[in-house]
Amino acid sequence: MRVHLCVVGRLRAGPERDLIDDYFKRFDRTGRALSLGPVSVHEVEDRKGGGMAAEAVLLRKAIPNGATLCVLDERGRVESSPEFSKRLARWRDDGVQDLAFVIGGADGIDTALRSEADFALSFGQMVWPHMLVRVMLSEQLYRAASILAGSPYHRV
Ligand SMILES: C[S@@+](CC[C@H](N)C(=O)[O-])C[C@H]1O[C@@H](n2cnc3c(N)ncnc32)[C@H](O)[C@@H]1O
Repeated sequence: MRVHLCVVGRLRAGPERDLIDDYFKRFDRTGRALSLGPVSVHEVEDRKGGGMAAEAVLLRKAIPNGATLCVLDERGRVESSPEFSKRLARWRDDGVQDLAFVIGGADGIDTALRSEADFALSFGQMVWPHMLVRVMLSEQLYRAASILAGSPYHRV
Protein backbone atom coordinates (compact mmCIF):
# COMPACT_ATOMS: atom_id res chain seq x y z
CA MET A 1 0.00 0.00 0.00
CA ARG A 2 1.60 3.21 -1.18
CA VAL A 3 1.32 6.09 1.25
CA HIS A 4 1.05 9.71 0.09
CA LEU A 5 1.35 12.84 2.15
CA CYS A 6 -0.49 15.64 0.36
CA VAL A 7 0.30 18.86 2.12
CA VAL A 8 0.04 22.62 1.77
CA GLY A 9 3.31 24.53 1.89
CA ARG A 10 6.92 23.81 1.12
CA LEU A 11 9.10 22.71 3.98
CA ARG A 12 12.57 24.20 3.80
CA ALA A 13 15.70 22.45 5.01
CA GLY A 14 15.83 22.40 8.80
CA PRO A 15 15.10 20.25 11.84
CA GLU A 16 11.49 19.41 10.90
CA ARG A 17 12.54 18.26 7.45
CA ASP A 18 15.38 16.18 8.91
CA LEU A 19 12.96 14.48 11.32
CA ILE A 20 10.41 13.75 8.60
CA ASP A 21 13.06 12.38 6.25
CA ASP A 22 14.39 10.17 9.03
CA TYR A 23 10.97 8.81 10.08
CA PHE A 24 9.96 8.14 6.48
CA LYS A 25 13.24 6.35 5.80
CA ARG A 26 12.54 4.18 8.84
CA PHE A 27 8.89 3.71 7.85
CA ASP A 28 9.87 2.55 4.36
CA ARG A 29 12.49 0.17 5.77
CA THR A 30 10.16 -1.31 8.41
CA GLY A 31 7.09 -1.27 6.18
CA ARG A 32 8.67 -3.11 3.23
CA ALA A 33 8.11 -6.57 4.71
CA LEU A 34 4.57 -5.55 5.73
CA SER A 35 3.48 -4.25 2.31
CA LEU A 36 3.35 -0.73 3.74
CA GLY A 37 4.92 2.09 1.75
CA PRO A 38 6.80 3.55 0.11
CA VAL A 39 5.76 6.97 1.24
CA SER A 40 5.91 10.02 -0.99
CA VAL A 41 5.35 13.66 -0.16
CA HIS A 42 3.39 15.96 -2.47
CA GLU A 43 3.71 19.61 -1.48
CA VAL A 44 1.31 22.10 -3.03
CA GLU A 45 1.38 25.86 -2.85
CA ASP A 46 -1.10 28.44 -4.06
CA ARG A 47 0.80 31.68 -4.67
CA LYS A 48 -2.25 33.64 -5.77
CA GLY A 49 -3.93 33.97 -2.38
CA GLY A 50 -6.86 31.79 -3.39
CA GLY A 51 -7.21 30.35 0.10
CA MET A 52 -8.58 26.96 1.03
CA ALA A 53 -10.61 26.53 -2.17
CA ALA A 54 -7.55 27.07 -4.39
CA GLU A 55 -5.48 24.81 -2.16
CA ALA A 56 -8.17 22.13 -2.41
CA VAL A 57 -7.90 22.19 -6.23
CA LEU A 58 -4.14 21.63 -5.97
CA LEU A 59 -4.53 18.98 -3.26
CA ARG A 60 -7.09 17.05 -5.35
CA LYS A 61 -4.56 16.94 -8.21
CA ALA A 62 -1.93 15.59 -5.81
CA ILE A 63 -4.19 12.82 -4.46
CA PRO A 64 -3.88 9.69 -6.64
CA ASN A 65 -7.07 8.51 -8.37
CA GLY A 66 -8.98 6.04 -6.25
CA ALA A 67 -6.88 6.69 -3.16
CA THR A 68 -8.34 6.16 0.28
CA LEU A 69 -8.39 9.64 1.76
CA CYS A 70 -7.52 10.41 5.37
CA VAL A 71 -7.61 14.07 6.37
CA LEU A 72 -5.78 15.37 9.40
CA ASP A 73 -8.31 17.39 11.32
CA GLU A 74 -8.55 18.42 14.97
CA ARG A 75 -12.30 17.62 14.80
CA GLY A 76 -11.58 14.07 13.68
CA ARG A 77 -11.13 10.87 15.66
CA VAL A 78 -8.39 10.55 18.25
CA GLU A 79 -6.78 7.11 18.25
CA SER A 80 -4.11 5.37 20.24
CA SER A 81 -1.01 4.36 18.30
CA PRO A 82 -1.98 0.64 18.36
CA GLU A 83 -5.47 1.57 17.07
CA PHE A 84 -3.91 3.60 14.28
CA SER A 85 -1.61 0.70 13.38
CA LYS A 86 -4.63 -1.62 13.19
CA ARG A 87 -6.41 0.88 10.95
CA LEU A 88 -3.43 0.96 8.57
CA ALA A 89 -3.30 -2.85 8.52
CA ARG A 90 -7.05 -3.02 7.83
CA TRP A 91 -6.76 -0.63 4.86
CA ARG A 92 -3.86 -2.70 3.53
CA ASP A 93 -5.73 -5.99 4.05
CA ASP A 94 -8.81 -4.54 2.36
CA GLY A 95 -6.69 -4.04 -0.76
CA VAL A 96 -6.13 -0.29 -0.61
CA GLN A 97 -3.39 0.50 -3.14
CA ASP A 98 -2.97 4.20 -2.38
CA LEU A 99 -3.55 5.85 0.95
CA ALA A 100 -3.44 9.64 0.95
CA PHE A 101 -3.10 11.77 4.06
CA VAL A 102 -4.02 15.43 3.66
CA ILE A 103 -2.76 18.19 5.95
CA GLY A 104 -4.16 21.67 5.39
CA GLY A 105 -2.42 25.02 5.43
CA ALA A 106 -2.85 27.94 7.81
CA ASP A 107 -6.59 28.19 7.06
CA GLY A 108 -7.28 24.47 7.27
CA ILE A 109 -8.80 22.09 4.72
CA ASP A 110 -11.64 23.14 2.45
CA THR A 111 -14.99 21.83 3.79
CA ALA A 112 -15.89 20.06 0.53
CA LEU A 113 -12.58 18.19 0.47
CA ARG A 114 -12.96 17.31 4.15
CA SER A 115 -16.40 15.86 3.47
CA GLU A 116 -14.93 13.57 0.77
CA ALA A 117 -12.55 11.95 3.24
CA ASP A 118 -12.85 8.30 4.19
CA PHE A 119 -11.48 9.10 7.61
CA ALA A 120 -10.54 12.16 9.67
CA LEU A 121 -7.67 11.64 12.09
CA SER A 122 -7.13 14.00 15.00
CA PHE A 123 -4.01 14.58 17.07
CA GLY A 124 -6.18 16.09 19.82
CA GLN A 125 -8.50 19.07 20.04
CA MET A 126 -5.69 21.60 20.05
CA VAL A 127 -4.70 23.09 16.70
CA TRP A 128 -1.09 22.41 15.76
CA PRO A 129 1.01 24.18 13.14
CA HIS A 130 0.81 22.20 9.91
CA MET A 131 4.57 21.64 9.75
CA LEU A 132 4.47 20.03 13.21
CA VAL A 133 1.51 17.88 12.16
CA ARG A 134 3.69 16.60 9.32
CA VAL A 135 6.39 15.59 11.79
CA MET A 136 3.83 13.99 14.12
CA LEU A 137 2.21 12.02 11.31
CA SER A 138 5.54 10.78 9.96
CA GLU A 139 6.48 9.57 13.44
CA GLN A 140 3.10 7.88 13.96
CA LEU A 141 3.42 6.10 10.62
CA TYR A 142 6.81 4.76 11.63
CA ARG A 143 5.45 3.85 15.08
CA ALA A 144 2.50 2.03 13.48
CA ALA A 145 4.82 0.04 11.21
CA SER A 146 6.99 -0.82 14.22
CA ILE A 147 3.95 -2.04 16.17
CA LEU A 148 2.84 -4.21 13.24
CA ALA A 149 6.40 -5.54 12.86
CA GLY A 150 6.53 -6.38 16.57
CA SER A 151 9.63 -4.25 17.09
CA PRO A 152 10.27 -2.73 20.54
CA TYR A 153 10.09 0.95 19.41
CA HIS A 154 6.57 1.31 20.89
CA ARG A 155 6.78 0.39 24.55
CA VAL A 156 3.56 1.53 26.24
C1 LIG B 1 -2.82 25.44 11.45
S1 LIG B 1 -3.88 24.12 11.12
C2 LIG B 1 -5.29 24.95 10.45
C3 LIG B 1 -6.35 25.11 11.42
C4 LIG B 1 -7.54 25.84 10.86
N1 LIG B 1 -7.77 26.97 11.64
C5 LIG B 1 -8.78 24.99 10.84
O1 LIG B 1 -9.75 25.40 11.42
O2 LIG B 1 -8.77 23.91 10.23
C6 LIG B 1 -3.22 23.39 9.68
C7 LIG B 1 -3.57 21.95 9.46
O3 LIG B 1 -2.91 21.16 10.42
C8 LIG B 1 -3.68 20.01 10.69
N2 LIG B 1 -3.94 19.99 12.13
C9 LIG B 1 -3.78 20.98 13.04
N3 LIG B 1 -4.09 20.58 14.26
C10 LIG B 1 -4.46 19.28 14.16
C11 LIG B 1 -4.91 18.30 15.09
N4 LIG B 1 -5.05 18.56 16.38
N5 LIG B 1 -5.19 17.08 14.62
C12 LIG B 1 -5.06 16.76 13.31
N6 LIG B 1 -4.65 17.67 12.38
C13 LIG B 1 -4.36 18.90 12.80
C14 LIG B 1 -4.95 20.09 9.86
O4 LIG B 1 -4.78 19.34 8.66
C15 LIG B 1 -5.03 21.57 9.56
O5 LIG B 1 -5.73 21.82 8.38
